[in-house]
Amino acid sequence: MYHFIVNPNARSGLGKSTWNLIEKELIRREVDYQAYETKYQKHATKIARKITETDGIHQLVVLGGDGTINEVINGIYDLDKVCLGYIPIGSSNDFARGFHLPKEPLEALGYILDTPSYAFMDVGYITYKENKKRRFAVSAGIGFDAAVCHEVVVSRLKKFFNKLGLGKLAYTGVAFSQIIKSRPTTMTITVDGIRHRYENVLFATVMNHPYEGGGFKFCPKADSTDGELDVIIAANISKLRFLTLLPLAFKGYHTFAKGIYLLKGKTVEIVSDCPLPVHTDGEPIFLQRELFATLEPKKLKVAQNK
Ligand SMILES: Nc1ncnc2c1ncn2[C@@H]1O[C@H](COP(=O)(O)OP(=O)(O)OP(=O)(O)O)[C@@H](O)[C@H]1O
Repeated sequence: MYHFIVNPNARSGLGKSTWNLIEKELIRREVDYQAYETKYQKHATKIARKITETDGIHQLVVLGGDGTINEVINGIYDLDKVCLGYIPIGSSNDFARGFHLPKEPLEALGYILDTPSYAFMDVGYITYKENKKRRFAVSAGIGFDAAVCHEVVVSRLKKFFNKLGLGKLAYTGVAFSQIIKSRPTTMTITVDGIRHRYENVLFATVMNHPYEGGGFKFCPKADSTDGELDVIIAANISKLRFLTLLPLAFKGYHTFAKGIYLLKGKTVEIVSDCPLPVHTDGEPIFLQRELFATLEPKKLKVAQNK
């Protein structure tokens, strides 16, 4: 049986209408399914936990954005007892990009029901303050990129742009204001025991997939099945220069620029001189000074387009 976890609110209500379309198709095809609509923040975590704490292998399908994916993977009880399908309808969709999943919902459903090719995905997690833990599928970052996520959540811009079908523009607009406000700081970043110190850091992000922030290919070589995390650090780079690099980052052409550093490893410890916003898959975790990122020992089976 397929368990569909649906965020009706994703992309300002598009979730609900997309689900109606999907459900008609499930009925037409006589698919055995059960649907659960999220009613509030973190509800998807509770739903996923309830389904997966029972015995057996569980087929979960998420209909929502990267935020809902993040909530669901945080609820999964035993990662290797789950097979995850995804119908992307969020505004950033970086998880879907990583697996080349189609945006068209019925086509995406086809990849789950008809042609199941699976990736065995690494699942990252960070620990921070007093051993709090949060998993991530796409990325976890500290500094500018997390500040953008925080601001997008609290401002009304995303709702407004989503209504126009231009959700990504909300991130672009907020990125401009946040870059002006951001205060670069010193960070010590230790990857697999090797210590690096960077001055004037705008942000440091640990990535499982190549894309974050709605299509920025920040770590072009990130491979969510290679058992390692990729790290991008933007340091000692003027704000203006960074802004000119952002369009190049859509194609991953920013990596040769001065001030962009890429690292790779199994464990990443980040210590910032001052507290900065943190995010996992675009979901804010308020101000932190230190975080530790690594991978879960078990992988997650994900339906992909290959
Ligand atoms: N019924 C609901 N009402 C309000 N918020 C909800 C509800 N269900 C889920 N949420 C919250 O919606 C947030 C965003 O969801 P989601 O990521 O699916 O869509 P999105 O923000 O449109 O897409 P993206 O993250 O790709 O930009 C999550 O933080 C989740 O907690």
